[in-house]
This record gives sequence, C-alpha cells and structure tokens, in this order.
Amino acid sequence: MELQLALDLVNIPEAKEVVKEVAPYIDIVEIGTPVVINEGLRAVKEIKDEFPSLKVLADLKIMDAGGYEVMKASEAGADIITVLGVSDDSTIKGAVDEARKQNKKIMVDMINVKDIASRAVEIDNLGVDYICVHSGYDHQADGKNSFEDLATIKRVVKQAKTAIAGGIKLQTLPEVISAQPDLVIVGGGITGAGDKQAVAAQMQQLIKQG
Ligand SMILES: O=C([C@H](O)CO)[C@H](O)[C@H](O)COP(=O)(O)O
Repeated sequence: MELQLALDLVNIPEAKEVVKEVAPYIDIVEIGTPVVINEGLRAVKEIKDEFPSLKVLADLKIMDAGGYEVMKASEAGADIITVLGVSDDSTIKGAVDEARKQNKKIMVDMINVKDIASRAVEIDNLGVDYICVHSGYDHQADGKNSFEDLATIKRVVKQAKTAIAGGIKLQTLPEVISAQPDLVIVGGGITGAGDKQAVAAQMQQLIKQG
C-alpha cells in the first residue's frame, strides 16, 4: 500500500515547502486540480525537477481529448495522470494508449459515477492502471465519504490497482487500511495539520503495518 500526498490549495513555492517536509514519508506527490488551474503544468515540471525520486501525479481530471492531455502532462514530467470515470470510453482509451507510448500510468477518478460497480468493471477492461473512488470537496461538505465504494471496487476490479481519496484523516486511516486499497490519497489530512511531518510519518507507519 502506498501513500499519496495531494497538494490542492497551494502555489508552487508553498508546494515545494510541504514536499520538502514530508518527502521521506510519501510515495507519490499529487499536483491537485486547483494547482494546475492556477499554475499550469509548470507546477508538475517544477516539482518533478526538484524531487526526481518521487512519483508525480497530475490531477487533470481529464474529460475529453485524453490522448492529447496525457501527452502534455507527460512532457511536463507527470508519472501518473487522472481521467474521469464519467468520461467516454474513447477518452479513457485514448489516455491509456498515450500513457503506454510515454511509459506513464493512468488513474481513473470515479467521482460522481452513479453505478460504481458496473462502471469500474468497464473501466478495468480498458486497461487503466488505477481506479480511485473519491468523495470530492463538495461531497465531503455534505458529510459523504467513499469507504463503501472502496469495498465495491475491491470486489469487482481484477486488473487495476485500487485507490481512495477524499477527506481521509489520521483518525479515519485505520478504517481505510482495513479495506486494503493499493493507494491512499491524503490532502487536507496532512496539509492542514499543525505538524505535517509528524502526521505524514504516523500515516506511513500505519500503512506499513497494513
Ligand atoms: O482531488 C481532490 C479534490 O477534488 C480537489 O481537487 C483532492 O486532491 C482529494 O480530494 C484529496 O484531498 P483531501 O480531500 O483534502 O484529502
């Protein structure tokens, strides 16, 4: 099981400061959608250049033009790129094909997918690398989480790795770990902590204990 740090509400210098603090405790650093909107793919490039040993995920939440957008994120140095599960199969297929050419990976974000079980099976058959259940900020504000959806994808997904994101904190991490996803994604649970390093270290320890 791996730990991904999601950076959403920061600019590039702030992102670098946070990564410096927690780099030994994480496997993947995510350049969040708001950061890409504010700073562009330059944010991906600068973080990859400064932390080459970390995998960098570009959270583009691609909805169309999968191949082209994966190509641009790959050029910027992203190792993993996100595509939305609600997008057309041709978009996901285009993203996967381009990722294979570029030796990159595709994560499908299942945010707002209504029938998680049947769509996860379809997406798994498109050859993606990760399928991620996700309660976004707006769902979190309504008190939702994705713990049940994680159990669903664990049951039906046969090839892709499974991931979960959305409002995960130190207190809720043990429940997530008990469902055994391949990847746990944490944003505010680390970036909003007083001592980010201590929280990231504790999370890594819990994950290692499995
Ligand atoms: O993808 C995300 C969200 O849609 C904003 O872009 C977050 O990175 C994801 O939800 C993880 O962050 P937290 O919910 O703060 O853990």
